[in-house]
Parts: sequence; C-alpha cells; structure tokens
Amino acid sequence: MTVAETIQPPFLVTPLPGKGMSVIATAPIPIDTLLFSELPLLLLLDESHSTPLQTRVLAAFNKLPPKPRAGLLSLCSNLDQGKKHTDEAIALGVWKANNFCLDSEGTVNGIFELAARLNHACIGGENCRWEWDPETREMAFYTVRDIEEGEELTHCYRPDWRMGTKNRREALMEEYGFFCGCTTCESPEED
Ligand SMILES: C[S@@+](CC[C@H](N)C(=O)[O-])C[C@H]1O[C@@H](n2cnc3c(N)ncnc32)[C@H](O)[C@@H]1O
Repeated sequence: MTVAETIQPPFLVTPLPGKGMSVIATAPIPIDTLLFSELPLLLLLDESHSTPLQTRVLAAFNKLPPKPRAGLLSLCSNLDQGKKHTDEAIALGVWKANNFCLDSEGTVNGIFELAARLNHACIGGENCRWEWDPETREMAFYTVRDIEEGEELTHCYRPDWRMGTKNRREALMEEYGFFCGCTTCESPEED
C-alpha cells in the first residue's frame, strides 16, 4: 500500500436535501489544501467546433470503455427519475449538469467523477477552487479558506456571473438546469 492510499480524504460524498449528492468535510481542512486530483472520465478536445456539441459528446460517450461509461451514467443528469431514458439521453443530461469548461476559449471540456459531486455556491460563498493541468490532464481541487468539520465543499460554477440573486438564479436554471439553494442565494440580505 502506498502512502497516498493510507491517507483518508477529509470528506465524504452524501446526499443533502434539495441538492442531491454533495461533498462534506469530515474534519477541519486548512486553506490551500489539495483535496484530490483526478483524470477525466470523458474529455472533449475540439479546436474547430465544426461538429455540433451534442454529436461530439455522444461520439465520445459511445467510445468509452464499460467502467468510465458506468461512472458517467451514475452521475446526476437532472432528468425526470419517474421516466425511462436511453443511455444517450442520460449522457447528454450528465454532460449539461457536470461538464467543466477547462480553458478560456471553451474548446476543452471534461467530466470528472469526483469533481462532479461538488455543488455550486455563488461567488463569495464557495470554499474550493480547481486547477486543470493540460500536460497531465488532471484536475486538482483546493480549499480557498479554512473549512470546518461538517461544512459542505463547494465551488463557484460561474465566477463571472456578478448579478443580483434573481437574475443569477434564472441564469443558473437556464445554463445548468437547477434552482440554486446556496447560502448566498438563501441569505435574506441578498437582493
Ligand atoms: C455537478 S452536479 C453536483 C453534484 C450533484 N448534486 C449530484 O447529485 O451528483 C450539479 C447538480 O447538482 C445540483 N446542485 C449543484 N449546486 C446546487 C445548488 N447550489 N443548489 C441546488 N442544487 C445544486 C443540481 O442538480 C446540479 O445540476
């Protein structure tokens, strides 16, 4: 067993009301701690954008080996759970809910199995950030402040969205398909 394998990560993945699966600190975690790093389940590298996004996502999904395919299908898709969906419909729902845009041009996008479990908090409410290494193709998550045991680990899906709560919630619904229940949006002091 390696040293890394003997270290217990200081968090667990568990459901929270209204948010689905969530990541919770199981011990105090200091600022600037590397929480984890991981390779993508699915990565889209498309410089040209000549093919529609849905086609590219499905082409990459249909080439996945069984393990990452099952991992991807197990992620949150925001589809109606009462209905039956094809694997391709689930894959597109998972893509919408979980893909990370990894470069400033929007040409590199990926899905990461553990990173996909961190919920969003609007700007200022988040406690984690991520970095993408294009050389190793790893995503690393770090804390951006000291975190208490029991706190939810979050990152801000759209730090560029600096607008009032109502507009931000509408934009999050439009872009990601969920009604934001982060501490910032729930605060009575927010507009
Ligand atoms: C990347 S996933 C995060 C993990 C997800 N909760 C799960 O069950 O796997 C994004 C989805 O989580 C939920 N979610 C994330 N942040 C949220 C928030 N601030 N308020 C409510 N739901 C949120 C939404 O369903 C969203 O589409």
